[in-house]
Amino acid sequence: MPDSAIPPTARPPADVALSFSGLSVGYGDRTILRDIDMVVRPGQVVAIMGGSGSGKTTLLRAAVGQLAPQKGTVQAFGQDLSRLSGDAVFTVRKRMGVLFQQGALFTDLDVYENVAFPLREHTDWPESKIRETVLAKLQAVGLKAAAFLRTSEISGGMARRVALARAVVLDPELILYDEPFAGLDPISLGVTAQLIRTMTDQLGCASVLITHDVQESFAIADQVYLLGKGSVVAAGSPASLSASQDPYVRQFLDGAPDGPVAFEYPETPAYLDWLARQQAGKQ
Ligand SMILES: Nc1ncnc2c1ncn2[C@@H]1O[C@H](COP(=O)(O)OP(=O)(O)OP(=O)(O)O)[C@@H](O)[C@H]1O
Repeated sequence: MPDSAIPPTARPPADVALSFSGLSVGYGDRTILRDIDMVVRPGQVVAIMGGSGSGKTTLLRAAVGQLAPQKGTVQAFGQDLSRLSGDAVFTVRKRMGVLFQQGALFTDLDVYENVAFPLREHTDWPESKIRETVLAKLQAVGLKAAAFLRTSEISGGMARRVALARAVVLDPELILYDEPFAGLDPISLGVTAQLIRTMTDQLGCASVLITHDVQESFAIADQVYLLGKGSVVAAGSPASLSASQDPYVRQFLDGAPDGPVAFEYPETPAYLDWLARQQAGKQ
C-alpha cells in the first residue's frame, strides 16, 4: 500500500518531522544561507526569524523540496528530499500542511468548500465523513457558524483562520506557516498565535513559523532560530534568546535601528556587473 494511502493516525510517528543538516541554499551561483543545522520534532512550535531578505522564505522553499540544497541535506520525516523521485516528494508533501502568507482561498467556493477541497482532492471519503471533518476543523478555528458564507463576506483575519482550517484538514504531521501574523490586528494576532499552539498540541504535529513578529512567536515557540549574515546567528528557547547579550540578537529583539543588522540590501553579483558596466561606459 503506498504511504499516502495510510491514514495519518496509522502511520508510525516520525521522531523528527524536519531537519536541515549542513544545509546551504540559494539561487543559481548565489548562496543565500549556509551551514544551517536545525531539527524540528513532533509537538514542537519552531520559529524561524530574521530581518527582511535574511532568507526565511528561501529556507521554507528548501523545506518543501521546491529548492534543492547546494550543500547538505533536508530531511522530512527521516527522508532525504533530494534523493526522492518527484512522486515520492509529492507523497512526503502530503504529510505537510503549508499556510502561505496570503492564505489564498478559492473565491468561487464558500468557506465550507474551501476547507473540504483537500479532502475531495486526496480522499474518497463519503460526504458524511467530509462534513464531520470540515465542521470539526472550522470549530477548532472558531468559525463553524461561518461555514456557508462566501469568501467575500468574511474579514481578512477570518480568511486567515479558514486557510488554517484548510491547511490542517488532512491532519498533517508538519505545518509550515509563512508570515502567519502579517497584517493582523492585535486581537487576531493573539488568537492566531494561540491557535497555532493549540493545533500543534491537539494534532501532535510539528509547526514551523517564518516570522518577524517577536512578541507573538516568543509566546508560543519552543525553539527559535534567528537568521542573519547568511546563516543562523542564534538559536535557543525564547527565554534564552531574550536573555542574550549578543548585539545582533539584541538589535533584532529590541527593534533598534542601529546595530549589526544591515538595513542596506547586500551587493549581489548582478548589481556589481551592472555597476562595472556603468563605470566602463563612463570612461
Ligand atoms: N527566486 C529568487 N531568485 C533569486 N534570488 C532570490 C529569489 N528569491 C529570493 N531571492 C533573494 O534571496 C534573498 C533572501 O530572500 P527571502 O525571500 O528568502 O528573504 P526573507 O527573509 O523571506 O525576506 P522577507 O522577510 O522580506 O520576506 C534576498 O536577497 C532575495 O533577493
